[in-house]
Amino acid sequence: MLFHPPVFRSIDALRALVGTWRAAGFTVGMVPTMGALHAGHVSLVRAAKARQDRVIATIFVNPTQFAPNEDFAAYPRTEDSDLDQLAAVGTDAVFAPLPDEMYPAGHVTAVSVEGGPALGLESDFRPHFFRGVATVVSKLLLAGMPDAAFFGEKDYQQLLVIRRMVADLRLPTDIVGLPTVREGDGLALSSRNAYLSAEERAIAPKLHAALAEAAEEIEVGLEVAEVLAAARQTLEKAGFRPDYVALRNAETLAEVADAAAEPLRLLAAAWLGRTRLIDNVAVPSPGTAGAAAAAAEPEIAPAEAEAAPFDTPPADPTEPAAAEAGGSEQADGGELGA
Ligand SMILES: Nc1ncnc2c1ncn2[C@@H]1O[C@H](COP(=O)(O)OP(=O)(O)OP(=O)(O)O)[C@@H](O)[C@H]1O
Ligand SMILES: CC(C)(CO)[C@@H](O)C(=O)[O-]
Ligand code: BAL
Repeated sequence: MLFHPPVFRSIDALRALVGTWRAAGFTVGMVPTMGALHAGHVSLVRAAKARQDRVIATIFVNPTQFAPNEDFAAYPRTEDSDLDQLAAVGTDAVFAPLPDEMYPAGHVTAVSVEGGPALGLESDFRPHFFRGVATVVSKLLLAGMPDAAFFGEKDYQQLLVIRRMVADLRLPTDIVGLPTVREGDGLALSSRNAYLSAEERAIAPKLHAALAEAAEEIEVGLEVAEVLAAARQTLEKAGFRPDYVALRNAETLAEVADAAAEPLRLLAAAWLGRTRLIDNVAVPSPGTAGAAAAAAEPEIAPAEAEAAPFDTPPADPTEPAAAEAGGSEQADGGELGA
């Protein structure tokens, strides 16, 4: 059994530790999480370890990003297994505060990202969400003052909101986005997958499949509104209740004015029973080389089409996300740079 990394419950103790690292000249990375860790989280820690001398993982189920009707109480809390997984990838320290440490009695301060990437999508369905995320992430970054913090593209809008917040507050931390790690059948790893029944788990990969299919259709130039409507219908037929299926500018998350001229991201959130799943994929712009090749070869046999990979894997198998995604898991290609 591996020794667990030291667990810090107070900001003062964490700051003292980081102070000793700074005095020794080490760079510091941070991986914020809500625990219930899986290979997606572990891929972030690996990436952080590859880039920084010392890495702090944080575990905190942040009450302010849950609405009263959401799953704060039910959210899985698995600290022992989390520490095992963090030990296995050489995490140097864990910050796992109690709520009072992050939200002292009488607290009245919050960080709110009012527009830009926070507009629409998740905000339409979880209006409280980004205020809670921005508040807790700014507190975590101020507690650890890392050189870089690592987030998953699975929560794509969250990643862009955090990047905007860090730029606006001029916090001295690079925000690094890393590819989504998926099960072999395409389902994005998520702590909330634990809520799925066996029947729902069998349906769940259809969210990614619908997005991947819609992305291909947009890439070859089909009408975007029709593609999105068809994707929504496919999801409903499979048993989902979609909150949204939307094409957005991949850098700003603004509505797309000209699909051929903008970087594109396709994002969706959908309920399966009592579980809300989110996912997203990159969409190569219509008219790119890939689109032209696909258009020139319309008669791909269905079996081949079905056997196609979910997304291009990272070219370099030694890339941390790809290495972590060994076994039946795989990571989407591409890193959203710092
Ligand atoms: N499949 C994944 N691949 C890569 N990163 C991921 C994956 N799932 C979560 N992350 C990232 O891990 C960090 C912590 O996320 P969090 O603890 O909320 O896990 P989660 O699995 O997304 O949980 P939830 O089910 O609540 O959405 C975030 O930056 C998130 O984007
Ligand atoms: C970024 C985060 C740790 C803030 O609580 C959370 O939203 C998450 O786990 O994605
Ligand atoms: N992974 C995002 C955290 C949340 O949904 O609350």
